[in-house]
Amino acid sequence: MSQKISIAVLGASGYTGADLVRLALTHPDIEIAALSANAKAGQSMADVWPHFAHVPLPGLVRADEIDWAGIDAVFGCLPHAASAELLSTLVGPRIIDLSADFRLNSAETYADWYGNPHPAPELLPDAIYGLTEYAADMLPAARIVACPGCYPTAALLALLPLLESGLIGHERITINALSGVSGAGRSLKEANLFTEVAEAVHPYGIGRHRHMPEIEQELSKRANGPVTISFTPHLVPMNRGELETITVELMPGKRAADLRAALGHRYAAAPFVHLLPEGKGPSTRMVRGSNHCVMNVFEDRIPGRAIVIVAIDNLVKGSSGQAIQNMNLMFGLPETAGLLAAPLFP
Ligand SMILES: NC(=O)C1=CN([C@@H]2O[C@H](COP(=O)(O)OP(=O)(O)OC[C@H]3O[C@@H](n4cnc5c(N)ncnc54)[C@H](OP(=O)(O)O)[C@@H]3O)[C@@H](O)[C@H]2O)C=CC1
Ligand SMILES: CC(=O)N[C@@H](CCC(=O)OP(=O)(O)O)C(=O)O
Repeated sequence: MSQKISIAVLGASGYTGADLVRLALTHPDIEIAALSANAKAGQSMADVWPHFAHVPLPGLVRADEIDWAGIDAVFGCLPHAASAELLSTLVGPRIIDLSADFRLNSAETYADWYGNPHPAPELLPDAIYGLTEYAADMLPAARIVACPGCYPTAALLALLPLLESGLIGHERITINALSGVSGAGRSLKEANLFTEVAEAVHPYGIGRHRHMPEIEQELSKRANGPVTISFTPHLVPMNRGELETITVELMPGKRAADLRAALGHRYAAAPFVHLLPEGKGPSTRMVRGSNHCVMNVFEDRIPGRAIVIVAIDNLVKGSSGQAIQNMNLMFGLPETAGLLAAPLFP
């Protein structure tokens, strides 16, 4: 590329916005033109983020103060509803939204699960669902890309190949999910205080979490019929990372080894999705700070069932990394540009 892609990051004072900036700083084809905040507008990134204290970056402004001329892509790292309200007013930049606003195909389903009317239902038909490994063909022409939620990213990467190849049943799929606290965003909430979160694991959204309709929508599209899931998220005392343990029912005559073979085949050429060697359990420490996803399949001791385990970093493959992976394909760049940093350990 001769000219860099000029980007704006809306919500750069939040966790996904900051990780997007972190990744953009080492991307060879990105130039950061503008950064926005809401209450923190007027401050510098160094004021808001100690880890950027020595990094030259544009200051935080309100989104309506941004001069959009010459900006090629905007990353929306805003709360749902605020995101679609703001992005729907923009003409010009291609939109990569990390919020939930453009993920569900139906405005009615959105209103039911998010508790507010959809701010821009007329744009829903223009949005593509940006699970990159399944959206590559559609990204080059897309104007609006809805990046999947963090839990759906992990669940869909693990389950889609198994449903597409008819290896598992459409029902009795049980997803037990664990997330680091950054998944809840940077805003102050009593439930996210150190004293509340440390030394404990907290289930939440039990029986009803807004990622259920998203996961079912995308599984059902590709599984040739409706798929239902049971999904229970848990907050665990770590900063970032997400792990899902999924139990599935095998179709008659199928074994865990068939599931492993299907995943290995589907992701053989995928740069960020990895099937681990047989018997090796995925862990969040294998992906921390990186755009990688690791998974594996195990026999359950109950006949006819198998256990699939998948891990990602919620702030990278689960949000900002996948958003850049989508941008790369939208703009004709290599899928991996700026994203090949190895995970951070210890
Ligand atoms: N955290 C995660 O792991 C993931 C998050 N997401 C989604 O990404 C989006 C951002 O999440 P996250 O970074 O965690 O959130 P944060 O709460 O950390 O950050 C929110 C950002 O939005 C700004 N903001 C808040 N309200 C408004 C408003 N009314 N108008 C304009 N700007 C506003 C905030 O500015 P200020 O600081 O000035 O208030 C801040 O910059 C959300 O939709 C979230 O659901 C998706 C996948 C994973
Ligand atoms: C730990 C935690 O609270 N996680 C968030 C999910 C983060 C995410 O992906 O949210 P969006 O769908 O809103 O983008 C939650 O359960 O609401």
